[in-house]
Amino acid sequence: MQHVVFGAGLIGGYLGGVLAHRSQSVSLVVRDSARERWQQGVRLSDYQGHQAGPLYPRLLGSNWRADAKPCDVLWLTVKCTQLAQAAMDAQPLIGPQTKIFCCQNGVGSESLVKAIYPHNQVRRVIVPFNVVESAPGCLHRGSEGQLTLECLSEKDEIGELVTLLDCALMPAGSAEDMLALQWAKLQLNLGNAVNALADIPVKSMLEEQGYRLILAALMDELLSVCKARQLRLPKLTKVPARWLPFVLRLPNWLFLRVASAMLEIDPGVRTSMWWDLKQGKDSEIAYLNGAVIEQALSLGLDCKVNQVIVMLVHQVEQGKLKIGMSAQQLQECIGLKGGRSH
Ligand SMILES: NC(=O)C1=CN([C@@H]2O[C@H](COP(=O)(O)OP(=O)(O)OC[C@H]3O[C@@H](n4cnc5c(N)ncnc54)[C@H](OP(=O)(O)O)[C@@H]3O)[C@@H](O)[C@H]2O)C=CC1
Ligand SMILES: CC(C)(CO)C(=O)C(=O)O
Repeated sequence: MQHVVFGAGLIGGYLGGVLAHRSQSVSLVVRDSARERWQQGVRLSDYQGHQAGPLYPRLLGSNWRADAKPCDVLWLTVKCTQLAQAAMDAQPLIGPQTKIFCCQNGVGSESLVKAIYPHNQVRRVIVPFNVVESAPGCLHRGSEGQLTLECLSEKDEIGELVTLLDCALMPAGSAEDMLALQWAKLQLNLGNAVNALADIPVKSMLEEQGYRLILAALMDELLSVCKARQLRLPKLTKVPARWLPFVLRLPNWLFLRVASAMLEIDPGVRTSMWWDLKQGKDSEIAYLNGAVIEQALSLGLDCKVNQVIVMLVHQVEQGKLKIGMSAQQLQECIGLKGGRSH
């Protein structure tokens, strides 16, 4: 099988490295800056101490179109905001048999790809773990979770692909109910905006009750949407989805005992939205908290905490607000008292 990872940044670089580690034929379409950093080989590591590399996936820079031909599996690993453009740009790599995998956070971005390639198999992928480039060419998985590929039916042959990906450095699996899984992942990603606005590592954010109260309030709104839509969220963390707001609201002394597993992440981990805002890029907020707002409004449900957070992120994108907000400042913006919005 010929794999191409299109728009390989943190997730695509790690995935491409795993494919090379699993002896697959893989090319990465990368920006020239990444090509320079990675041409001495890509090294993989994870929070459990697994390592591989240097690995040498084929790196295609800005002149990749020169000898492009359709591949068997195309992994689209750009941000949601870049997906439609990337899908159009990738056209020389897509033939009638090419299977396309969309590896984005949030809900709904893959529909753009389906609209552009209605005759191809387009599947969703959930990426639950965090990746950072700890040094040039060193991609590090900082948290747990299995890469989950969409399974289209009971007779689907996705198992073969899962088997070739699945390894200690990147556990992989498949699932049929991707919508519920996307919403379960979205529940966790509601913290991306808070993390980016706070400008601190995820672990430090979770250790502060003030930030956790905001996360809980954001999640309440998502859970109301899921309840109204009768979406049963699968369990992605040790605490079931519907109990997360309750656990997050616990005082520090109890939270640190009850939810110690939630804090088993590298102390330096930041969310992908923090990277976007820090680099002055537009964020994926429309596909994350924005998806909750869209659904809540259509169902007549309250979503004002998510609305305020989206507004604050837009202000940062427009250069009108600086990141580094304390929990108290955020709570004041939201009108949060006693952990609930008023
Ligand atoms: N990073 C993480 O830890 C996690 C990320 N995710 C999700 O995974 C998805 C990918 O995120 P991530 O890997 O962080 O993103 P990155 O920004 O690190 O990687 C995307 C790369 O694709 C490049 N790119 C964009 N458009 C094109 C194009 N048309 N042609 C060639 N290259 C292109 C970008 O370059 P440029 O920036 O110059 O545009 C960038 O280098 C997102 O939806 C994210 O939310 C999920 C879990 C964790
Ligand atoms: C893994 C997680 C939840 C946090 O790093 C993420 O999805 C992101 O950063 O976008």
